[in-house]
Amino acid sequence: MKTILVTCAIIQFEDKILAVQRSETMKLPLKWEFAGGKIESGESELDCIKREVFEELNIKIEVKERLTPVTHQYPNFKIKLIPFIAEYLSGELKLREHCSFLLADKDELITLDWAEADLPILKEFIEL
Ligand SMILES: Nc1nc2c([nH]c(=O)n2[C@H]2C[C@H](O)[C@@H](COP(=O)(O)OP(=O)(O)OP(=O)(O)O)O2)c(=O)[nH]1
Repeated sequence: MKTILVTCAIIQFEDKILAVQRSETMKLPLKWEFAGGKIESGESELDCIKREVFEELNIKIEVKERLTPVTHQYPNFKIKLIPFIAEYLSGELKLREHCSFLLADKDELITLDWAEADLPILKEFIEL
């Protein structure tokens, strides 16, 4: 089966981290994730994450660091999820696809019901 390449961003707003919840009509309904999405043909990872965050949340970010990619097999598809740490730069946050968001600290982040592919990413981030 084809592996879908997806970027995601752990976006820091001062001392809080942005988590977003997938809406009921998306795949993996109501799971929490980091904003991001599929890499388009010919697009760089960095262009992808900046584009997806702007499309989904209406904000600009500055990407700081790339963490370790995670390959995960869901029942019906397989993804390679490429995580970045980023900082909020500008814009008013608007949810264009997700049903809710949370600005949380690390302790609160781990209590959410995450998309499974995000769990190793969360662990790496929390241990930084
Ligand atoms: N954006 C994002 N996607 C994630 C994360 N973790 C995770 O398993 N995914 C999955 C959910 C989706 O199946 C895929 C990302 O695709 P997407 O957000 O562009 O699109 P989608 O599946 O909602 O859209 P579509 O296939 O219905 O067009 O990766 C994450 O932290 N962020």
